[in-house]
Amino acid sequence: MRRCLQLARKALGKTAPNPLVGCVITQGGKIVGQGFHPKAGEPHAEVFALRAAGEQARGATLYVNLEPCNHQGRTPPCTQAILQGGIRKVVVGMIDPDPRVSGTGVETLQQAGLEVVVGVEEAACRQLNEAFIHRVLYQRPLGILKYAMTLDGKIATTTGHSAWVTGEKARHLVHQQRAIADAVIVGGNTVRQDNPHLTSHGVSERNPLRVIVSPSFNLPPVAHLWDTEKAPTLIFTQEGSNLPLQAQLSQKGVEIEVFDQLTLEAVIESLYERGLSQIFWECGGVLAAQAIQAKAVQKVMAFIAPKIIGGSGAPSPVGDLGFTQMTEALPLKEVVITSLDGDLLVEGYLEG
Ligand SMILES: Nc1nc(O)c(N)c(N[C@@H]2O[C@H](COP(=O)(O)O)[C@@H](O)[C@H]2O)n1
Ligand SMILES: [Zn+2]
Repeated sequence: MRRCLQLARKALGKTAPNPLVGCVITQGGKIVGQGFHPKAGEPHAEVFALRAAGEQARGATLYVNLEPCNHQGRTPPCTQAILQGGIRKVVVGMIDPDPRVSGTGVETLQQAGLEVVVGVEEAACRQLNEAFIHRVLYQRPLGILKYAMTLDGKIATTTGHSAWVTGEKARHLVHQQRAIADAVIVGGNTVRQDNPHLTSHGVSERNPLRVIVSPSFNLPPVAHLWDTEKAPTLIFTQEGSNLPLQAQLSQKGVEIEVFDQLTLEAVIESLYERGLSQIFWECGGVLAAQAIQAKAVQKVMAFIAPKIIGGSGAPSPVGDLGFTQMTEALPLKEVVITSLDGDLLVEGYLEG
């Protein structure tokens, strides 16, 4: 199963809205076939492994980190391919939360007389596909809020200068996260202030969709994000805002989605409809607070640099949430703390 997860990870960032899946087939204690799901629309992991095993699949054991599908989607049901391949035993990491499958894959195989074992390395299987699971269960992409702050809780100086809060190792990790995220979101203020690239900076050939939320469309005419050759850019805005600049940026290949009334709920729904599973929020404090209030953030990645910048007007990572009592603070659960060449990474999940 751990080999399945290793195989599945080869497609990190490439499978949305589909899950990350790897499959291994063994015969007499030897691997005779393996494969992974490369992207939505392509065959599932089981099909690649069965193809590789060929006749050696007869009487073999198939391991897969997600229950084999049992429905006709973009591709035919894997349960049928498994039966046709002559597999005798199937070992499954976790039941598929997709209501089109959800237990029926296992049932079909059992009814056909195969031995089926479920729940091997289940926690690791769930962790790998946390974004897919969230998307399927809640019809929303999983939101990860990332910020980097000093020990005194500032994300920039009083002038807005922020390059750099953390060291290279922490920034490298952020570039890796961008490479596996389906989209990175910022607000107009971050574009005006930082002129970011929001790419994976060469750690991978893959870059996320770069999303800007800007009701006013008060954006600079020249910015790194308008170069759409490296990565696509999408701006969410409101009816009638800065039409000349909209026309100019459209010409450069920037996609613009206009709402009568721009809300984060509408943004999240649009990203879900576009098939995205994991959103990386790299915005400033105002948008971060709005995203938390809109329940668009499930996970937090806070990078903390052991340095003090001070400044009573210097910005902090999360703006006003309307809380007045410490008892109202939002606790994180399943907290993991990692040291990155002196910086700290505090990761955890918001409750609910
Ligand atoms: N077990 C399994 N292996 C894979 O490689 C998969 N991609 C899936 N995906 C499941 O099937 C749904 C997508 O079906 P289509 O790719 O549209 O045919 C997805 O929601 C999962 O439930 N499962
Ligand atoms: Zn399948």
